[in-house]
Amino acid sequence: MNDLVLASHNAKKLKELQTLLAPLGYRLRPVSEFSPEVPEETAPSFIENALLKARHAARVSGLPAIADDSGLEVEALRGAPGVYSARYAGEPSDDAANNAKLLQALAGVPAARRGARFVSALALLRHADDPTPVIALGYWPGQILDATRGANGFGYDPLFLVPSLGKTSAELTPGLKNRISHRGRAMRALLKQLRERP
Ligand SMILES: O=c1nc[nH]c2c1ncn2[C@H]1C[C@H](O)[C@@H](COP(=O)(O)OP(=O)(O)OP(=O)(O)O)O1
Ligand SMILES: [Mg+2]
Repeated sequence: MNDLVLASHNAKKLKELQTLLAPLGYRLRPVSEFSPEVPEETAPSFIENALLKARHAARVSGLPAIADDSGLEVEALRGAPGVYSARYAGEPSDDAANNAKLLQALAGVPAARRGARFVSALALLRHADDPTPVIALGYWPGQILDATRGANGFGYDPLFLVPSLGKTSAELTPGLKNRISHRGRAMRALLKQLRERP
């Protein structure tokens, strides 16, 4: 299983996952090589959305496929934007608009009540009808700042403070982000399951 299709149209996400998988000898190919179609992310959970994206990619490619469905859950917003993170400010997805909307939603909320976490759900299917997909979750706790900082990464990275480092996720090198992020953690958990699978 060396060629793996990534069910994502997000180039930054592809880069992160490619870096995580390269040492294991996997080559990640974007689903756009096979089809321009983007399945609607209609499910209420990250896991189900990851599964439906991976299943679609496996179907159009005829190859094993992996998907990440991820998002930001903010305590003061009772878990929003959650599975709606990519389209928080509407469609098409726009990182700057999403960040602006988040700042507005948290206006006046003090630092002590700005806790949040990133969530990543990964789903790996050997083929479109795989009855035993491998699923893994990863979390990354932090805090939402009141202004953006940093230029690395994507999405909500410039607003996401990693308290132990005093830096936003957008101020981290790609290598450090992958070592501690929700996506890095989910990938290590997924690989552990693959190793342990009978
Ligand atoms: O490490 C991250 N750093 C910052 N923001 C992040 C991260 N991880 C997820 N996020 C945000 C971006 C987007 O607003 C949503 C993911 O939405 P999600 O549907 O999984 O990804 P997407 O639409 O960008 O690409 P695709 O579905 O084609 O894989 O959460
Ligand atoms: Mg998406």
